[in-house]
Amino acid sequence: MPTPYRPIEEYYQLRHTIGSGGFAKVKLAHHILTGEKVAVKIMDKAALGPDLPRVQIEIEAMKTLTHQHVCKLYQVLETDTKIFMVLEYCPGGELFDYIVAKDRLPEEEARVFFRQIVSAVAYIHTEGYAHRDLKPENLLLDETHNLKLIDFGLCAKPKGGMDHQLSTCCGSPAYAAPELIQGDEYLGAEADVWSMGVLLYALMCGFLPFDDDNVGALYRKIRKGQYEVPDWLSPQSVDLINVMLQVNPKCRINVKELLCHPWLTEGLAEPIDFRTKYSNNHIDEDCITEMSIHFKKSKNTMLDIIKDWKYDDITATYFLLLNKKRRGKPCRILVPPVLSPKHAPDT
Ligand SMILES: Cn1cc(Br)cc1C(=O)Nc1[nH]nc2c1CN(C(=O)N[C@H](CN1CCCC1)c1ccccc1)C21CC1
Repeated sequence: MPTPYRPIEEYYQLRHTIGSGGFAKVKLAHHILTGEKVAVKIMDKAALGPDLPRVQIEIEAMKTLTHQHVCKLYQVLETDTKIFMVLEYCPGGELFDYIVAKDRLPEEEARVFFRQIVSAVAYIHTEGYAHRDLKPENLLLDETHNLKLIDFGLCAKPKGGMDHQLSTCCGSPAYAAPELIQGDEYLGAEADVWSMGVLLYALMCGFLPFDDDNVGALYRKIRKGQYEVPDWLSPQSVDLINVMLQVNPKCRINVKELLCHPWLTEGLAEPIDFRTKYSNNHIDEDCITEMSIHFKKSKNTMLDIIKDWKYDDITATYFLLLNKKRRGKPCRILVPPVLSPKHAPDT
């Protein structure tokens, strides 16, 4: 059944579905102007119902967050029935499936991934966001086998900053901090550290530290904070998991200390660098040139339009051209500029 024309198809060729969740599905797509692959998250407003505000929270968060280990948002389109989020395509799929396929990860491989996870979380915390749903399903592998954090629908940007208490109980139970499931007020940053502790345990063990089919029993285990320590874990990794899975959030290691924990910095000269590699105010010259030709604007006008960061087709074309250049491909738009009628060649 041919799909009704959607504004998205003006800019992207939609392909097959690569993921489907409750109120959304994700399709692989090709950006027409650059040929680049993207992932389009399609949400039906009616199906979203009361969850619609979560999408606005996710969009605002992802517009702000530009980091090498956070999945990039390129464009947002909205119709009266749908919201389309055009996001970075990660061909490696979910970290969850990768761990399952390998049973568990050797310590060295877990360390490389965990450095990227801590770097992404430290970055979003400095930007004033707590993710609140950290788990291997929300970490994707890109084409260079590096991790990208996704699903900011449950994230929080506390009004009073990151030391402002939160109260909403959310996220996935097995990864949720004791104070969060207790219903107490909690700090997003501290809850994210707990979830990363569960994540690190899952990476190196291949199973969860706290697990039970009965949610009540699971909550009791989390509040007790007792878990098995398999004999293949090194003393350093056991120490790190121990300081992250402290039931009392005030005894728990914080992100700043995490960045210089000996298990994470093993073999490195300095703490983990969590700063973003992208700078929002430096716009790439080659991209401006290519876009000014295609969109038939002066380079100065093109620069001003890009700097509006409207997350429309201009924003998407800029980021996707930049991606091409970063991957060593020509920084080129594949489609000739549209000739205005008065210049159309005589047929
Ligand atoms: C699974 N898979 C296999 C290959 Br090959 C590529 C992928 C894949 O999903 N790639 C991919 N690239 N970019 C994305 C994805 C998936 N993806 C996602 O956003 N995936 C999430 C996955 N969540 C994890 C827990 C609940 C749902 C999703 C959210 C709503 C509906 C469906 C999927 C994005 C858009 C950011």
